[in-house]
Amino acid sequence: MDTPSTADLYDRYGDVLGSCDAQLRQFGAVRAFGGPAVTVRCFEDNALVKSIVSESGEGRVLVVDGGGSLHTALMGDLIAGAAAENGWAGVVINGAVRDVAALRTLPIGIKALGSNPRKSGKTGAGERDVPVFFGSCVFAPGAEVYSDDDGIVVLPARA
Ligand SMILES: O=C([O-])CC(=O)C(=O)O
Repeated sequence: MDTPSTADLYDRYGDVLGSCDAQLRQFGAVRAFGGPAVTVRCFEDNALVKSIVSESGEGRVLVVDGGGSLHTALMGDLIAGAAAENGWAGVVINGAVRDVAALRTLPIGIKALGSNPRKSGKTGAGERDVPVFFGSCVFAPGAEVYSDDDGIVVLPARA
């Protein structure tokens, strides 16, 4: 099934739909993707991200609130490759990635604020399955998230 465009979704749902103001960039080979959100909040530490993408993605979208930090990369080619292999539709990161040249070749949607080659911590600090908020948008676990070249929108679970 084709992913509906974010603009068509906005025209259909109006302001029931959250639309993320943060100007995240495309990093993956798949430019339009969508699915139910799985959420994680972590700051310059990506052990939780790594563990979540090792699970079966079943077409879901992992939304990572990294607090907007561009100081360390929350995902590189190994984590993104695991996410693609395990059936995640995409990963949206309010933070940085690395291995940008390799990410571009992976069959998964990836949006992030920017890039930095510096590694993140690995302590497992952070919280999973909590509502996260960035770009004037709430991403609740289970909400439908759609992303394409225009932006990222969120349809609340019961809209
Ligand atoms: O190990 C890390 O912190 C992330 C990374 O570079 C990768 O996913 O390849």
